Amino acid sequence: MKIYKFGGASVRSAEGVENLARIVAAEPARLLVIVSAMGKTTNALEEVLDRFMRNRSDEAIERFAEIERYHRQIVRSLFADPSSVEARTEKLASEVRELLRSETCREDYDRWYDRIVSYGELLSTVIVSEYLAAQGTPNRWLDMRGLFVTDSRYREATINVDRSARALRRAVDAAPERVLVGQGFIGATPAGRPTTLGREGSDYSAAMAGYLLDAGSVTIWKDVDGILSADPRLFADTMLIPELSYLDAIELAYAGAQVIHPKTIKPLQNKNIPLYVRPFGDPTKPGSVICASPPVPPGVPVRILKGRQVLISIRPKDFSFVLEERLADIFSVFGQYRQKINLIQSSAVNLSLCVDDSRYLERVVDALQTEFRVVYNRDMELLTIRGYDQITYDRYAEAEGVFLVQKTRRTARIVRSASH
Ligand SMILES: Nc1ncnc2c1ncn2[C@@H]1O[C@H](COP(=O)(O)OP(=O)(O)O)[C@@H](O)[C@H]1O
Ligand SMILES: N[C@@H](CC(=O)OP(=O)(O)O)C(=O)O
Repeated sequence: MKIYKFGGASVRSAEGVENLARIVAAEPARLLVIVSAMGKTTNALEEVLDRFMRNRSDEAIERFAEIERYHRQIVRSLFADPSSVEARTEKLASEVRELLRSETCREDYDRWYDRIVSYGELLSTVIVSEYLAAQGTPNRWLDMRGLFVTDSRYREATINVDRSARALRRAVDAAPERVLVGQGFIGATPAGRPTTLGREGSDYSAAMAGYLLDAGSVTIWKDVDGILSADPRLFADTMLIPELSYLDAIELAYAGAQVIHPKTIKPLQNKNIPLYVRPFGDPTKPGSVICASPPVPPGVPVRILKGRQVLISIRPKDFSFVLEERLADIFSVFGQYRQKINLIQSSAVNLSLCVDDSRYLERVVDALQTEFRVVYNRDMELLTIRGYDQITYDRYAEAEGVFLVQKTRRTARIVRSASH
């Protein structure tokens, strides 16, 4: 059994879905295909949700109609006779419209988020599954809301390994088809309430499916040649890294390399399952493999730039040295508001934290301000250089606009102004 994952960029157009179908048809092994929402549908659904939560149902429905049009246009280019697939997508769309019209309490943002935003993946997988069938690849559409059993931490749910393993194995064994198609990013609580696994969580879905099914490998198909030494959208001079250890991959992903979701690697490492990152546009190219074996680091410095950062500086109001005694309190405030911390640096009377700019930041600062003096700089970015050499280090650490530098033997991390 192999797992293939296709992200939003890979299925953003009819050509993308055709390409997916060719790749799937060329693979002889039993295959679970995990698919994300098409293109930027998740962002668009977040916009719908935003209107809905502000009691603007009509605007929410209008926005959703744009999402429907986008999918319809892909369907019409893919199918000579779209009646069967349109019946299924229309059923999903009418469920969303019904939710958007409902007069029930709109208070629990995270729960509503999961209810509504999960439809992006439901729509994409229905289209992919129907198209594969139309192209002569019989397949089974799986509703991952019944197969990834999660806790009820909406928007950031955790998969229950034992229950999901049983459910997924049963579904896979019951299906005679070689190919199965399921959604990335979504699951449900034991009571059947939809959950999502965190933005960009489809890579994680694929990894967990690989883990739960003891897959031979997991392949994520991307719009790049594989794992590169930096994001080609941000840096001009990038190189392919053909092999990477699990550890290096975790560090890269955690530092913010968008190419893999940080939660993806651990499950695969635990069962020694190789992860291939391959170019969707050219399946003849080998891409990169992440596995246990490569003992040597990539050989080139890998740069990861994480934008939308805030540098926070926290001091006790009474100027005592006892910050360390208060660390647990400080971090629990961040935990409470799900505020991710990307870098920590402390001195006698000061704690500096680099965190994602989020909608909860002001609340975190308010909560801390009763006991600490808190100052912060927005519009920062965090540059991580894994496997730095002196030239690369000097180029970035000695540049203008740098606020903080942190160095270990293999990794340099630089917090700098985004408008440096
Ligand atoms: N080190 C890196 N190597 C390759 N791509 C990277 C790297 N860092 C960031 N990226 C970016 O990740 C993108 C692919 O991830 P993403 O857009 O999330 O794909 P998908 O929607 O298929 O999951 C690439 O287009 C590239 O711009
Ligand atoms: N659709 C979800 C999940 C995901 O992983 O998408 P992608 O594979 O396109 O990054 C999101 O955009 O967050």
